[in-house]
Amino acid sequence: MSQLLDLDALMATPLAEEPYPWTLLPHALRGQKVARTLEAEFPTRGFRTTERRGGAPGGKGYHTRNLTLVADGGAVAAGLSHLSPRWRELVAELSSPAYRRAVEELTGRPLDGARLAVRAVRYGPGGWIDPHTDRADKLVTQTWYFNSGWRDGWAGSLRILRSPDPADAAADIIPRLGQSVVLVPSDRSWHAVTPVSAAATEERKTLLVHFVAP
Ligand SMILES: O=C(O)CCC(=O)C(=O)O
Ligand SMILES: [Fe+2]
Repeated sequence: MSQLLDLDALMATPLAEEPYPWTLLPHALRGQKVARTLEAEFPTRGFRTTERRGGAPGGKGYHTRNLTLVADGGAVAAGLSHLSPRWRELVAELSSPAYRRAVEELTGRPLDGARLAVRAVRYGPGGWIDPHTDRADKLVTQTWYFNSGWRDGWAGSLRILRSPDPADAAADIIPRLGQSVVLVPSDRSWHAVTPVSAAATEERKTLLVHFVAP
């Protein structure tokens, strides 16, 4: 049984159909104590800075710091070495058949043979991701957020978009502790992360999971 992920909440949540299949889980972790521990132990070391300017319309620009934990379905030892025991447990739960089944149940997408990818991401002031749909080989994407003290004025929202236009927002999700978003990538699944404000006194902390087509 999952001790950290609330798989019942995952399976009980309906998927929205507009502007594409996605959902917000307000409480995706098993209780406040678990959430607080994972927040306090969010990894701090081993991150690599990734930056690219958006060029053509719809091109993906971003500035984030990434720590890869699972790639191509396999644990990445160098990444895991930076994790607390509780965070290693979380990665083990994400790698479990029970989690995969829960995501299949929620999305209706078969994930047989799909390769798991997991990474922790930190966004400092000015960190952002331009509108994009996620690569075509991604079957399902899930994100979790780890900032209990995030303020609305710091921006850094995950913006669910109706089109590639960054202002065409269907929803803005504040990266507050315990919240999680599931989306089903397609050629319509536009989303972005709005630039974190210079006033932010903490980094935006995200965990990102993809199931990638076999
Ligand atoms: O950090 C987030 O909220 C989403 C990140 C994202 O969309 C991506 O890395 O593809
Ligand atoms: Fe994305």
